[in-house]
Amino acid sequence: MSLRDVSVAQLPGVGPKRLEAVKSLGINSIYDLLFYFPFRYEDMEVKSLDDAIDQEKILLKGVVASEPVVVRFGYKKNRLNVRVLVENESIMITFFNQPWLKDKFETGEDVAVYGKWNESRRSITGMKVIGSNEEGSIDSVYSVNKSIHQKTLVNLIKLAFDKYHEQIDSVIPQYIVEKYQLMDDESIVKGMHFPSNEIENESARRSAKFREFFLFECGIQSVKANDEQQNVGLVEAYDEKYIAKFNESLPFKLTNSQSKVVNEILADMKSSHHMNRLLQGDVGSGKTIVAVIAMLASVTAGFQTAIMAPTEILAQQHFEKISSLLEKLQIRTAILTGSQTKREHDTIVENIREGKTNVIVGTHALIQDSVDFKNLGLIVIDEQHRFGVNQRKALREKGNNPDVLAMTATPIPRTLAITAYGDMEVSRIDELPAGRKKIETYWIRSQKVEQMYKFVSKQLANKAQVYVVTPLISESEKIDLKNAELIYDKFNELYAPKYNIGILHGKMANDEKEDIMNKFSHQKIDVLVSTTVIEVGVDVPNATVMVIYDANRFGLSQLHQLRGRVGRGEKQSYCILIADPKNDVALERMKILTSTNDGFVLAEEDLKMRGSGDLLGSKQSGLPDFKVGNPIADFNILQTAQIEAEQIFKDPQVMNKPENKVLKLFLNDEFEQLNNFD
Ligand SMILES: Nc1ncnc2c1ncn2[C@@H]1O[C@H](COP(=O)(O)OP(=O)(O)OP(=O)(O)O)[C@@H](O)[C@H]1O
Repeated sequence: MSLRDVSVAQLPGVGPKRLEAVKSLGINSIYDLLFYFPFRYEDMEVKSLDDAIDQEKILLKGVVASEPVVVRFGYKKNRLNVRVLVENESIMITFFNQPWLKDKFETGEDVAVYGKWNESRRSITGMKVIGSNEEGSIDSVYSVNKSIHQKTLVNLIKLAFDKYHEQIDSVIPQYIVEKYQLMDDESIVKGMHFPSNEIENESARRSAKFREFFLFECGIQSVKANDEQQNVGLVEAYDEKYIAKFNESLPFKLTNSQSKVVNEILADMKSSHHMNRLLQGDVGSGKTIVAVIAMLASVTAGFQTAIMAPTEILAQQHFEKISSLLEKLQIRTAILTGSQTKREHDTIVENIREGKTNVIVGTHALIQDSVDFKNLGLIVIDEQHRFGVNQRKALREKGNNPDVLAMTATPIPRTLAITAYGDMEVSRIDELPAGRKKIETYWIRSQKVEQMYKFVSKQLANKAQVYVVTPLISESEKIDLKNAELIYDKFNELYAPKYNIGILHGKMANDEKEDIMNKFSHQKIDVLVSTTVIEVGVDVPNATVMVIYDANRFGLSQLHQLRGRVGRGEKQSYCILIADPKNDVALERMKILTSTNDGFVLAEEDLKMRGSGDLLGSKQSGLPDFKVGNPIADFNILQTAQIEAEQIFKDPQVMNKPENKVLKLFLNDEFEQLNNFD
């Protein structure tokens, strides 16, 4: 029996309550528990006193120089004091409320103490003590929540490991394990949770990363193989002349780059090859019109087409653009979102089902069960990384294997995109429309904010429209809102009633938000103060000034996205970053932003600066989430894993070889479609 089928309830001491607690961490089986790895390790390497930093944790080693003394104070409180000679200096160690640790300090014996260093007192508030006969260890730190403690979780993992370690089968085929000198799964689990030393942990981490990437790549390859096997891609025989005429009727000429990707997309749609394409293009590079052309082509081929956007504001904006372009061609468009009345919803859904509507714009509402298409030919997914694989899959299942065009403005280096989205082909728009001017970006410290007010006054007098963005400062929406409101009041005080000031934030009802956005795009609002709801995709070409408060709180790619809301027309645009960077990295970021407008250059700079970069860890990453591996920092491992997975899937017979048996079983469990390989 696979450990994935063994419940955590099989462990001693696990009743319904504890079971619920581990489930809240997403742990359902013994397998999940064993592979629930620490998210970091405490550095338990012994340091010298010279390296001690005030208020930071450190592990020091020395000789016990005094009898430990326990002093009681207050109600039930006590303090254990002991002196330890470290590098010839007598250091005071204090532990609070752990009197039993007394036994670990024998005068004259070696001891190591982990704790917080106090520089002025030359003392340590102890957190952990390692006696002379014990080995130093690396401490694992797990991500837990209110319902379960670190210690409880560690104990459960220990219990599970002791009881089941012999049943941990290695999923990575042996020849791959040998080729890359990886650990088997049992050793990975041991080395990730309870490493005896740094070397063991390093090796386990490297193997765990490979394992994670390899299984991910197997998933991608299996979807790809499935697609190829079925090969039931739609042939969308679109009307070429009609499309050419439409392109000529546009108020602008497509850039060479746009024409190139349009051709790639249309060629895919026309062939029986199933299209699964990622369209990348920097902010403002004109992805929307490319999507509209593809959608129109699908309609001329007799199909319905849908575009799914991550927010209502974006869906609304797409709808306005698309319907204004297509309705004059007698193409019926509709928008479907979660905030419509039941009556509206029902009518729209019925029209979609009966094929009366050709082009549907929507949010997640499109994937509800109630929505059925008559003949869906092409799906466009905007800001695709904001949707999970399942949501994308659900939309795809609304048709008979429709073509898929996913769009993203996230600058992911090409090699990385191909590896992380191995099942997709990548098209890239790599130039901006002609006539665009470089957005002039300035950085000021908050004490110089008056300069910004003056600048904004001048710009307003020149009929410019201005965005003012305030970040999410805290977890509490209330405080963030207050922050935005304070700034809104300030702008009113300075510029109203001569100019109209508006405010936009996440707490507002959708129709209120829409109303404000409409007013802004029709120039009835001059200054729009907003929290980051404005972030992606909003397109108001007349807005030419972007002011970003507390800019150091945003990541580079997010700042780039925000800045991309201006500079969308031919007028000179400006971005003013207000920030008081507290360290070199933050300072460097401001400098980079003021020096370049190119998203890909920014992404690369970011990588150089941070190793893994801002691209990761934030919702902006545009990359799948991994638990152990980091697709940027560990790119080599990712690439190797991809090559090996590809080899296995090249020929269906390979999967049936005995060396791949465990892997096959594992994947069959994970991806049902793999049953095709039986
Ligand atoms: N070839 C072109 N020449 C001139 N203007 C263009 C061209 N293509 C698109 N535009 C205009 O440029 C603006 C930006 O285009 P669009 O909204 O499609 O950008 P995007 O790539 O979706 O950017 P973002 O990722 O920021 O949403 C729009 O106002 C659009 O009408």
